[in-house]
Amino acid sequence: MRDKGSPGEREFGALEAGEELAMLAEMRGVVDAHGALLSVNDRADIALLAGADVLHLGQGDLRPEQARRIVGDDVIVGVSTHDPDQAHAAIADDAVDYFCVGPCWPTPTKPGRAAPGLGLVREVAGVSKPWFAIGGIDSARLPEVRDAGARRAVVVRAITAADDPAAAAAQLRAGLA
Ligand SMILES: Cc1ncc(COP(=O)(O)OP(=O)(O)O)c(N)n1
Ligand SMILES: Cc1nc(C(=O)O)sc1CCOP(=O)(O)O
Repeated sequence: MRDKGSPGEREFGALEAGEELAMLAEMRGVVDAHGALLSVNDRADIALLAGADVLHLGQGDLRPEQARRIVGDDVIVGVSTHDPDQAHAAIADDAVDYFCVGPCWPTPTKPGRAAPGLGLVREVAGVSKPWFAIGGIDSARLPEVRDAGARRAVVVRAITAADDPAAAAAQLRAGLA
């Protein structure tokens, strides 16, 4: 769950911790019904209390080893990276289970974030720790992302802004298969 910059956040302000926990409790039921994973953004304390499967950390959040002290060993911990040094630090860090590289293209979902582009995807292509390309990706761009070496991708608008989100997700999945 990630509320940053959402229409709800713009209208009502950032979620308080208690509100976030209440929403995560509802989402737990939904993800379980679909055999999916519940992922919490940024906050190790909330991930622990929500019984999340995944905690995703940015470069300005708790460091992975600090977050591990809160969530323990069973939660999957991922990290956003935006340059080669950050990516190689995530690869070498035993507290990190997966990492993301991006933005592949500048994206309004992350305003102001400089895009390292597909060069960073090529930098980590072939690394065995699981990793995802992120930022500005849609079905049309997926072949380029794959050609650069990615086999997994994270998208926001390509699904949330699609007329038919389920069809968009299916098309993206097919493009990564
Ligand atoms: C898989 C995945 N990637 C990125 C995010 C996080 O988004 P955000 O918190 O806006 O960005 P960073 O601070 O991590 O760069 C996520 N939740 N999941
Ligand atoms: C949440 C996020 N993190 C990024 C990073 O580079 O770490 S890019 C990004 C936004 C991705 O949204 P869209 O698919 O709409 O471009």
